[in-house]
Amino acid sequence: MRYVSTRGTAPVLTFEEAMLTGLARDGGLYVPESVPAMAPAEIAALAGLSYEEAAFRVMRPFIGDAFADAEFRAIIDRAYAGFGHAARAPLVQLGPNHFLLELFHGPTLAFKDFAMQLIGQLFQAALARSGNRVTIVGATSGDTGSAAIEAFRGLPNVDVFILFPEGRVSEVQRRQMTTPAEANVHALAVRGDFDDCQARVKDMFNDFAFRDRVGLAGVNSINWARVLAQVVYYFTSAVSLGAPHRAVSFTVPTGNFGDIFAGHIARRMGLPIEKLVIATNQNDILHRALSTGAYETHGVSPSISPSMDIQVSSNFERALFEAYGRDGAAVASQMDALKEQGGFTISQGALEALREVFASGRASEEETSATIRATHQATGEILCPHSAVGVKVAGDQPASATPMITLATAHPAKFPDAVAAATGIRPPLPKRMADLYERPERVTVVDNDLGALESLIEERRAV
Ligand SMILES: Cc1ncc(COP(=O)(O)O)c(C=O)c1O
Ligand SMILES: N[C@@H](CCOP(=O)(O)O)C(=O)O
Repeated sequence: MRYVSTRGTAPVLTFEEAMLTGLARDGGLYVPESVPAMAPAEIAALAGLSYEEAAFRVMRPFIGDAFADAEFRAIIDRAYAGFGHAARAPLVQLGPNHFLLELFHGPTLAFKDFAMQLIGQLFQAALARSGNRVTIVGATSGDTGSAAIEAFRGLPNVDVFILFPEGRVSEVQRRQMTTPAEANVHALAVRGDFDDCQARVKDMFNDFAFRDRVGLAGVNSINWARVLAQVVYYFTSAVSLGAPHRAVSFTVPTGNFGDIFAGHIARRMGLPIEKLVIATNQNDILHRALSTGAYETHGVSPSISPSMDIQVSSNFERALFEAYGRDGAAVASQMDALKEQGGFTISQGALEALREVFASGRASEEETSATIRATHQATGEILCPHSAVGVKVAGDQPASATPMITLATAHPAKFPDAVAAATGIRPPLPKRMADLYERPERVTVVDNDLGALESLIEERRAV
């Protein structure tokens, strides 16, 4: 299995190389050269398997010879051992034909743990083999950062620097990043928004001298392995509702487009997905882009679903690459326009291709809050605001006999203020992190400045 860049000019890599490389050297994102198919019988055979065994079967074709089967199985087992639910990704019923896929039973209470726990193990195995040391730099709107710090804290051969927008993550998210005491993890509060943080991370990857000096690696969904790990729960949930004999639809709370792109890959592998619905909050660039063809950044506006406060949606580039018939030059020119003019117009052909595979909708702040309240009243389920955006948009879709699965991407206790405002209930943190509010914090506030960030990282990383 080989991986190519969405901008067409970076070296073609193996799975392990793509995982350790992060951003391609032409500024693009790595995608598989071709997507392996799973036959209907292979999909049907996933029924009744453990999450771990299903994960092995779904991901195995993508990793080539990077890991032997026994090693890969052991890695997967270790990755999910710390989850607080035996099913790992349980499905609960919200209505006659509407299901919620709870993805928040991992160590940091968000869907990011599914990929990050796995990547932590994969990096550890690969670095132990090579003896190399890497510096991981990641951008977060709250959940990627805490999941990455949890997965990599204390690991040998890795320093981790997480950039988060100062004052724009929830208190639980911030504390999950600032309270781990391990010397190899560093939480950096950037004076800016998430788009600034993500842009500086990409700038660091494009500064080849810095990149090579520190051995830069990425754990954002820049990293293909992140997307791959997220493909698995589309299969397990769809199969539990009757796939491949019955099609299902998914609604996905979306920001950086990694999670829904994983759903798209599941469909390309053969999973019968009828609709894949992008659900955005008021930062609705993706919904606007699909509706009008104009991908235009309007600046991030803070919301009660802060992890989705994103305008420059990194993985949309992967979808564009496909929509433009894998024309790297076309993607590169659109990405240049985004950087220089803050937007671009999607060609009519590419727009039609995107509309064939994705639907979209948005939820306002009031609609999000009302959905948390109404869902709680009707079902007893307490949604986090991101999941509520999904449930609202799923409810806006035309009636269909196909079951709809909405992804519940975070635990409500990560966003207690928004939940309490909607329901009057302050969801408690699970017992294992009940003292989070008492633990001492360690954070460095930094300007949104590439030079300042690079100097700080060079100074702090262990050599
Ligand atoms: C809780 C939560 N929901 C939804 C999203 C959006 O996911 P994606 O960025 O993969 O579109 C994020 C951030 O990524 C998140 O943290
Ligand atoms: N919502 C994310 C934003 C980063 O997304 P990623 O999937 O590219 O890591 C977060 O919680 O940080």
